[in-house]
Order: sequence, then structure tokens, then C-alpha cells
Amino acid sequence: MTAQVFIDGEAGTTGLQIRARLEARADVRLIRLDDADRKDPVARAGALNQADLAILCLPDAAAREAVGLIENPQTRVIDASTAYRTDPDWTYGFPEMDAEQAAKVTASKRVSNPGCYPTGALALIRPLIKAGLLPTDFPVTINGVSGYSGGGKGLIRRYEDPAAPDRLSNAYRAYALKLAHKHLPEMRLHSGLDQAPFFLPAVGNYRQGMLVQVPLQLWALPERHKPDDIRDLLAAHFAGQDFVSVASAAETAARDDLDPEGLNGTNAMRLYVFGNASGDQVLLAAVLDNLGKGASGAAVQNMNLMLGLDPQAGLAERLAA
Ligand SMILES: NC(=O)C1=CN([C@@H]2O[C@H](COP(=O)(O)OP(=O)(O)OC[C@H]3O[C@@H](n4cnc5c(N)ncnc54)[C@H](OP(=O)(O)O)[C@@H]3O)[C@@H](O)[C@H]2O)C=CC1
Ligand SMILES: CC(=O)N[C@@H](CCC(=O)OP(=O)(O)O)C(=O)O
Repeated sequence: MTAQVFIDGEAGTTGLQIRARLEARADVRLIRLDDADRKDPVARAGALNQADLAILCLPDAAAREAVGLIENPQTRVIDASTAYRTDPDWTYGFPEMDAEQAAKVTASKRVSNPGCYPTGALALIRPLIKAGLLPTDFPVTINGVSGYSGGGKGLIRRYEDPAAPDRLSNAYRAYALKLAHKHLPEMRLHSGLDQAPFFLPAVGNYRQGMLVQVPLQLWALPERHKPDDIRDLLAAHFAGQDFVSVASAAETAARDDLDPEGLNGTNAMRLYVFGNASGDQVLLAAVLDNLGKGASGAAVQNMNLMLGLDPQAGLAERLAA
């Protein structure tokens, strides 16, 4: 039987990209609301309770409201917002996080999609903590830069609409300087760190794509490790994964820069380990599309797992940015 899927928030940045990945598929049928009804709680409740799987692409408060509208015990949910990412009753939807995480997502009725920056940061940090290479009390710093679509329709308008009263046109803008970004709780919890990491995000004046970087002073670790040890550890952790890969030593040696837009339109995330000549400093880096593996692609990946569908379905094509 064809699964019925409702995207609540289909007209938003994340929702539109999920729709683009699903609408041509024969193995799912989309439940759609007219534009006039898309914010009507009664119409949404009807669609949510009719769906085999609902994907919430909404602000946090509307996502919580949507979950409250669900009475059908068969309706399964993927939430793209921040609302449930540290909730113990929800499964964290990062299937490559641990060997058993994909099975947990497959079996779950409530899956919380990771944040875009945490997807990169956790891929780089969690395997090192798990392996004991990075102590849980290490003072970790995460730097990130995202295209402005990371801020949804509101931020897109500020960069693209010349008539926007709060227009932004700067090439690069550091933000979250209260040091209290909404991604910190999930980064701390799912990394295994005892304390919140330092997180320094920025927005670039381009639409989409991101780079997450974690610099590490290897001389400050209790046991000395070489950059190659860290690359080998990450490569072993993500071996065989369709969507997360680790650049080889040869590829890394041939590079001196990274392009945050390099994986746009895909559900791929590429990890890099750069080391200096003396081997006492490394830069861990992740390139991903904030709207791909950082949001919409990840939701489709989780949906495929939860509905028992082809893991590559809807994800093989590169979407136009
Ligand atoms: N953009 C990104 O890179 C990422 C986003 N996310 C998360 O995904 C969620 C959606 O983000 P994004 O797509 O960027 O945001 P957008 O602002 O682009 O889209 C949100 C959509 O939700 C609609 N909406 C708001 N309130 C309601 C409501 N009560 N009922 C129904 N629809 C409603 C909005 O309507 P209207 O069109 O009228 O404004 C809009 O279409 C957020 O929680 C965000 O944190 C997660 C990872 C990355
Ligand atoms: C550039 C930008 O503004 N990015 C957003 C993060 C992306 C987002 O809102 O989505 P999730 O939190 O659900 O991952 C921010 O920093 O708030």
C-alpha cells in the first residue's frame, strides 16, 4: 500500500525541498492542503491524523501544536524543528550517528531531525568522544558558516528582497554572540561532552550550503594522536554509509580550501581532517547543504527508513539550488 505523507509547513524553505524530493515518487502519496487552509488547525489536524507519516517543517511552537493535534496512534512523525531534539521520548534522526541509530529511527514513531550545524559538528566530535580519544571535559570550539536559507523565509527575504526594511547585504555576518545559540543543547547532549561547546556561527551572503569546523590542539589531549589517527577513526566509523564520507589523506593533502556550496542539492556530507606539518594541530571540517543533509534530505532519509522504502529514493538526484 502506498504510504500517505503530510508535510506540515510545505510552503516553507525546508518543506518545499522535501516536496520536490517526494512529488514524483510512486511509493508515497502526498496529502496536500489548499493555501487557504495550510495554517488552519482543523484542516491540519485532519491531514495529520490521515497521514501514515507527517513531516513537520514549522517553527518550534507550531511543531509542538502539530504534535498535540495528533490523535491517530498510527501517525508517525518527523519533526524538523528544534522542539524535540533533546527529548528522551523522541529518537534523534541522525542514522549514521552510531551503529544502532538507523534501526532506532526505523522503529520509532517520533523522530527529531538534527539541526544543520549539529549534523556536521556531531559527525566530527561524537566518534572521537566515543572512542575515548577526546575527553568528555575537553573545551571544544565549533565554527560554522551557513548560507542565508538556514534562517528560513524570513532571512531569505532580508537578503534577497531589495525592499525589505531590515535588509541585510553584508558579505559575512557573525551572529549568536550572546553565546546561547538554540543548537547548543543538542550539540552537548548528543556529542557526549560534559559542558556545552563554544559555538560561533556566521551567515554568508549566498543562499545555501554550509561549512562546520572544529579546530583541535592535539598537544592538549591526554594521549598524543596524529591527524591520520583521527581520519582513520572517522573513516572507520562512517565506512559503508551512503550519505556521509571521509576524505582520504591524499585528497586532503591536495586541498588548501573548502567550498561550503560544494554539496548543494545533495543529501551528502563530506568530512575532512586537516593537520599541520608537525602533527600537533588538526582542523576537523564538514561540508553539507543546510537544506540537504542539514534538513530536507535528512528528513527524506529518515522517512525512507521509517516506511521501509529504498534508502536512496528521492535522494539520488541533485536538486537545483
Ligand atoms: N532552513 C534550514 O536550513 C533549516 C531549517 N530547519 C528547521 O525547519 C523548520 C522550518 O524551517 P524553514 O523551512 O527554514 O522555515 P520557513 O520560515 O522557511 O518555513 C516555515 C513554514 O511554516 C509555516 N508556518 C508557520 N506557522 C505555521 C502554522 N501555525 N501552521 C502551519 N504552517 C505554519 C510558514 O508559513 P508562511 O509561509 O506563511 O510564513 C512557512 O511556510 C524550523 O523549525 C527550522 O528550525 C532545520 C534545519 C535547517
Ligand atoms: C543561518 C541561520 O540562521 N541558521 C539557523 C539554523 C538553521 C535552522 O533554523 O534550523 P535548525 O535550527 O532547525 O537546524 C540559526 O542559526 O538559527
